[in-house]
Amino acid sequence: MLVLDDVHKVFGKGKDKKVEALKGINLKVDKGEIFGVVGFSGAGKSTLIRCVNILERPTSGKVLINDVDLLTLNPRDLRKQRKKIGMIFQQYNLLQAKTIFKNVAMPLILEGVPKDEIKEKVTKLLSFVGLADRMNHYPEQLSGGQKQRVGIARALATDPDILLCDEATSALDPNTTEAVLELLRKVRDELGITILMITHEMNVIRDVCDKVAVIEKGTIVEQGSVIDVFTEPKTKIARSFVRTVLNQTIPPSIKRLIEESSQTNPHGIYRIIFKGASTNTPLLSNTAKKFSIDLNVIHGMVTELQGVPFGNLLVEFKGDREEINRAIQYINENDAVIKEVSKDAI
Ligand SMILES: Nc1ncnc2c1ncn2[C@@H]1O[C@H](COP(=O)(O)OP(=O)(O)OP(=O)(O)O)[C@@H](O)[C@H]1O
Repeated sequence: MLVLDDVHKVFGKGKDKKVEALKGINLKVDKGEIFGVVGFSGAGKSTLIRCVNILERPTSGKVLINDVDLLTLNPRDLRKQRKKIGMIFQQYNLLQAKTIFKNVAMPLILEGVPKDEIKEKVTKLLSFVGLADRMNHYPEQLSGGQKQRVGIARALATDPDILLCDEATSALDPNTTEAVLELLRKVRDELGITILMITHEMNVIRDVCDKVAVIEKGTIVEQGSVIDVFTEPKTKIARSFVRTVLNQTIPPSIKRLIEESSQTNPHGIYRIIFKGASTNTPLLSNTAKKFSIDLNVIHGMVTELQGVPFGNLLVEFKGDREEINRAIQYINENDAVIKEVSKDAI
């Protein structure tokens, strides 16, 4: 388990030069979980991940791995603990003049592991990442996705408990990204390794993470399960990230309708979110039958999040106010989330 407790990082000194990159980060990543941290450029993501393996020493706070605070350790014990943390990078950081085999073997060679053990281990790791037939090739002979697989194999060489991924798929095309994310799921599921990843791509969070935290200006502004944050983002920044992948961008004509509606329409436009079981019930048609109101679906989509069906619709409600209120209560009681859409929330 990885815990960051009130982690601060200040770069530079003096009033004008001081940059507070992290302002009290609290995170808990459970064993065998993939936890994603998403944020815009400059939000503090790289600093955060570098503070986990003390590539960057936090100014204050605690970095606990399986209850051991890395900041209290002497250099020798810290080196030992850091072996439990593997890291992969956006630009792979492979040694160009060494073969794939040597790249993966490097952490073991540095540890003085016997040659036959290294051979067995590296062969196993290259087979795990699907590159058994490439061990004598050089990095330049591989595609980006294959290089990242080598990076993953190398990170796994020291049997880490935790794998840190620094924008691991940002340099890859969508198909290759999907294959690398599939491999990370395999790392979690078959090896039980805890994964902390930072990214600016919300599709990566949607496709592979169990939990997500949104970082803005050095502060975690929202965190929770991917399903919860995607279905009910609470902050403006989380909403904007979610919209980048759930195609919730509201077309201008609908925006105008919402704006007009909030000024003039006494009935209202509502966002209804269905998740899990509620996507399988004909809730809207039941509601229209049960209450004397008209429902007009004006925008929306139905998709899947981590294998769970998820729908997000904008629906205009027309009719008597009391009747609309009863319909809203009915929808709420049937496992869907319903909220009036104000022009501020679009
Ligand atoms: N070594 C450093 N010295 C001074 N300031 C730094 C240093 N490293 C980072 N910063 C500052 O800390 C803040 C957070 O930077 P960081 O690189 O962690 O953000 P990021 O979210 O990873 O951004 P990006 O996605 O662009 O890499 C920025 O204002 C950055 O300029």
